[in-house]
Amino acid sequence: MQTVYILNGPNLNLLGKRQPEIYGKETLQDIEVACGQIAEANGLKVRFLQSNAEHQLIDWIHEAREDACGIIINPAAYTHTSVALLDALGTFERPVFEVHISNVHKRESFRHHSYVSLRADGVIAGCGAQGYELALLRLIRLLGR
Ligand SMILES: O=C(O)[C@]1(O)C[C@H](CCCOc2ccccc2)[C@@H](O)[C@H](O)C1
Repeated sequence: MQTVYILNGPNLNLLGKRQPEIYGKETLQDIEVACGQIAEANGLKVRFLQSNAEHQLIDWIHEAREDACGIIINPAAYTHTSVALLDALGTFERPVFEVHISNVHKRESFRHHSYVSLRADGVIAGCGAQGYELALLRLIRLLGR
């Protein structure tokens, strides 16, 4: 069964616990459950991961090269800083979707630039936690399922 990697960057482990006015009340576990249901209904598995460490996210992208049909990533703050993450995603040849819970383009100017967007096949921002589900549905469409 094909696997979708859903990767989450720094501080997203606090999702639902802090700043609900920006990031909503859903937790990463809520998002994992919702995405898992969609994936299962379409014959896919989800590997849902979060790390505050850049190197761990990079290692998971390298792991995804072996067995993932696509990557959905919320790089969090590394979005705006990490060439290393962009380079790692550049080694992954199947679809990549970048997700942001908030509309980064309505926030501080430093959030308006994304290194990851240079690789992403699609970018979803400002749709809350549902952005992950929307990215997954787009990936499923691209897989012809
Ligand atoms: O809107 C998004 O999903 C972001 O990727 C979230 C990042 C922040 C992730 C931290 O999430 C928290 C959630 C709850 C409480 C504190 C941080 C931020 O640095 C990006 O510019 C946009």
